[in-house]
Amino acid sequence: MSESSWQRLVVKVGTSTLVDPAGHIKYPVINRLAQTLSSLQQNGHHVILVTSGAVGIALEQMSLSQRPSSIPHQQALAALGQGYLMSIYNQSFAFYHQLTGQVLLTYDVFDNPKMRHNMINALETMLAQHIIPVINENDVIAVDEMDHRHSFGDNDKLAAMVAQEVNADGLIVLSDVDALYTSNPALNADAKPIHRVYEITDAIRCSATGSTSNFGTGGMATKLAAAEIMLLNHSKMVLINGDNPALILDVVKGKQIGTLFEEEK
Ligand SMILES: Nc1ncnc2c1ncn2[C@@H]1O[C@H](COP(=O)(O)OP(=O)(O)O)[C@@H](O)[C@H]1O
Ligand SMILES: N[C@@H](CCC(=O)OP(=O)(O)O)C(=O)O
Repeated sequence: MSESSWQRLVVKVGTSTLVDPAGHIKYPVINRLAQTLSSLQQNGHHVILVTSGAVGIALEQMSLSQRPSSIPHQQALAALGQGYLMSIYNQSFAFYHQLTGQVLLTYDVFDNPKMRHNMINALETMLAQHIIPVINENDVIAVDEMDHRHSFGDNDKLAAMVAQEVNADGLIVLSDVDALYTSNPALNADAKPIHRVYEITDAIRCSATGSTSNFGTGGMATKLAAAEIMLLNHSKMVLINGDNPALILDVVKGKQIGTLFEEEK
């Protein structure tokens, strides 16, 4: 894999990378993420960040130890946390003289040709102007109804769909695990890392379960769904541990870390 094969990339960061198990915001990680993405952008790459964390961050602001079950309470937390999340990103990126712009999306945007076209125009214009789009689902209004789907439910799939729309060379997913394992490593000490996946088989699907981290939502199952979208588009996805965002630079250089999901050539 050569450096040019990551010319345009989408990076997805999960709540478990941004908030520690005790619920505290990991400011140094966010700072290193900003430094890494700024340096890529300033070296000619097109970079899009898809970030979770609005609800996770709001839990700390409100001194709550777990997500409330009521949807309106989750919407209110998303509204509170998204503003704070963006203020942390704005400050972190500003330190590296990097402009960012907030983009909040719902499932409808991908369903409606006009809205989809508008989204692509906005993203392309930001990239052309060296602005890093910082995308999250618009959780304040993306609530599924009986007869209409507004919500992605997880940002892994959203990130893969964005990557597809902008013809990205690949998606890098940052999480709290080093790789995809043969089973959930938090539950099975004998789980082994899988470094290369060519297709999402039933066996791979069976290895992945939901989240056992305190604040993540989708677990590995939604990351596999994202990888499947990337593979269907003859693109690639790499899953790495988000604790050291500088690893993104290694991935872009073609170093084999984490789990690479790519078709066999
Ligand atoms: N086969 C597997 N390999 C690695 N992690 C797994 C696997 N199955 C389930 N998981 C769980 O998925 C979690 C990561 O997903 P999640 O908590 O949603 O993180 P994020 O916030 O990064 O999206 C891991 O912490 C782990 O508990
Ligand atoms: N849009 C939500 C993200 C929820 C989500 O998918 O979280 P994660 O499993 O950590 O990627 C938020 O910002 O809280």
